[in-house]
Amino acid sequence: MGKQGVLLVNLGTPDSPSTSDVRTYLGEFLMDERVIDIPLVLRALLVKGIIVPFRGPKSAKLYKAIWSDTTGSPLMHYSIMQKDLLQERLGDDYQVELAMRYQSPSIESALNKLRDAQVNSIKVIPMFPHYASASTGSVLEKVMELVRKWQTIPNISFINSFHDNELMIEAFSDNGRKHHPETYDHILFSFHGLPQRQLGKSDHSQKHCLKVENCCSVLTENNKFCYSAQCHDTARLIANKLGLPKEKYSVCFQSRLGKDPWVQPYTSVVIEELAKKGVKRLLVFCPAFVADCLETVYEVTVEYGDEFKELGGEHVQLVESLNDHPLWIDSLEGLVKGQIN
Ligand SMILES: C=CC1=C(C)c2cc3[nH]c(cc4nc(cc5[nH]c(cc1n2)c(C)c5CCC(=O)O)C(CCC(=O)O)=C4C)c(C)c3C=C
Ligand SMILES: [Fe+2]
Ligand SMILES: [Fe+2]
Repeated sequence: MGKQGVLLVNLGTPDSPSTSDVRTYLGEFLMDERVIDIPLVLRALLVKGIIVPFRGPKSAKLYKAIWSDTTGSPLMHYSIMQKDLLQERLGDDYQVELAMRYQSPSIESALNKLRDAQVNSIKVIPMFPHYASASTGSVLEKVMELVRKWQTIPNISFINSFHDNELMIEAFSDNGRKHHPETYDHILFSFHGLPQRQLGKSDHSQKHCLKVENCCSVLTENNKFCYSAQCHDTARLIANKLGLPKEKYSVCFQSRLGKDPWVQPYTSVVIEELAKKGVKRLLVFCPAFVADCLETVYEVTVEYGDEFKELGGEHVQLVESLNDHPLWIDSLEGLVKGQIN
């Protein structure tokens, strides 16, 4: 009797690639205090006075380059596909809704659909394998902020991270195998970056992240929620599946914004070093993203691809994201049913 509710939440994307919609999106996204974690007045000056006016038109050009006339933003397109495939897989005992942390469909509208359907429980899955306050933390805070006002608060549970989920690792590895990694000189695992300050803040002991040498490149009991440590662990697991020796792959972090130091090494620096060493063919995994988006389709394929060629490299090949891979849908089904690993 009654259905189980499932809420999938990804980051969000502009409603259209117009400068005005991109500005609205960037404004909402970057005014989130978990994303730009500085005092409100400074954040408003930086975001509304500098980033939105100046970055807006530049980002709009990038979005125009990846936007499809028929399916729109890749992130939205694949997210809808994932929601539909998961619903089909789970059947009538479940109701799956999709929301975006920023812009639409809003978390509020998706939660209201689940409330109207009188689901017995809600499982919230932020679509980020690695925990970061700026992504997962923000989604979970928003859900709690909304649900706390309901008259009847249902059974609700949250996925905090799933960086080592066996089926997800196998899905990424399977996508990688299709490109024959042995035919590449080097393999990169390029994760979305994060300001270093945010790594430090999320270490409650204040004894590990960025304090102990190599702390954030090895996952231990002490740093199990560290974004960087979880990313390194995902890369290690995919590399093991593919039988890659340590010297054949590197972990790096892309998409830095602003002048503050972000988690290192930066992807652009690693690409430069590899090109100088004579590496010609690079295969790039982006396992922070479960769906292809601006950061994979444009930043890796076009921007890093061009940079690498200018430095003497020949080819950068992106491994497609999980998108509609059947093993990824298996993985989501497992997460809904309590199989985190
Ligand atoms: C994988 C999880 C993500 C984390 C962690 C994250 C942190 C983070 N991002 C920015 C700034 C930007 N990110 C942008 C795009 C973007 N970011 C993620 C995911 C994470 N971000 C995704 C999936 C996307 C793509 C969205 C799409 O529509 O395809 C952008 C916008 C694009 C651009 O203008 O370059 C910005 C800006 C910060 C500051 C941050 C942590 C503090
Ligand atoms: Fe981002
Ligand atoms: Fe750390």
